[in-house]
Amino acid sequence: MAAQGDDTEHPDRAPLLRLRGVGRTYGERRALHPIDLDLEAGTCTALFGHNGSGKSTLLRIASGRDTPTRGTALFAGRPVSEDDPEVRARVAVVGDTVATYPDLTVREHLELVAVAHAVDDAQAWIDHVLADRRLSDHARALPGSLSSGQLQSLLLAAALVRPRDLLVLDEPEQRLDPDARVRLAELLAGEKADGVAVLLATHQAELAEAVADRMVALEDGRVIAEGPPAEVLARLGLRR
Ligand SMILES: Nc1ncnc2c1ncn2[C@@H]1O[C@H](COP(=O)(O)OP(=O)(O)OP(=O)(O)O)[C@@H](O)[C@H]1O
Repeated sequence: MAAQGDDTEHPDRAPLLRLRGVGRTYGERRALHPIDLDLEAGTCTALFGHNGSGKSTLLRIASGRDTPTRGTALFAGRPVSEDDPEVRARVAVVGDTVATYPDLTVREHLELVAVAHAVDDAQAWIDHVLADRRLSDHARALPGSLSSGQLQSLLLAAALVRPRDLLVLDEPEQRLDPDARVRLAELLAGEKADGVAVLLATHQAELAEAVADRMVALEDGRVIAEGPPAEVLARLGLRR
């Protein structure tokens, strides 16, 4: 993937996220071949590929939840690690599995996140996020009584209730109905407009087309196409 030029003279232009030669093996199995990726504030890159192509592996490395077995992964010039409080403070992650506390309400989940991140005026902000994700009527519900799409909206809400400079999402469209998918695209466009860098894995070409500046297609852990979404989808034979 093309590096974005020499930023040693312009450190302010350095990408927020910089991966260089990042690869991951599990024993003998190579989940991710060496890859370069730069992500700037206010831009979105979408990873696209079949099951097992390496998208989640790359996202886990980019968010500091996993360590590459080769190469370097930097966030704001420092190694990306979830052990780093600055990374935890600035990188929000929406994973591909729903993990909730069965005895905490929707609002209480968001309060936990807001308190952990010392969010000012948390209750008003939580009200805003609940309304934004169409969860206001479920604020007092326990996770066990939510639909799968509402649980996915709660995952998204938990990322929105906290500060973030980088938002990493693993198939955020899953479990959402068509209306909610449209609102997801609007949400991600709003994140970019607010200067957040967005990195997502998706199986939905329309979502990538709507919000991504770049698309990276993966197959068996290798980049097989990259560029503007329309070009990549055309190269994959998914668009004319
Ligand atoms: N912890 C692990 N141990 C061993 N192999 C793993 C592990 N995690 C991922 N893999 C392997 O790495 C490869 C890439 O997996 P990954 O989860 O990154 O794919 P993906 O593109 O996110 O797939 P999906 O669309 O199904 O979520 C797969 O072959 C998978 O079996």
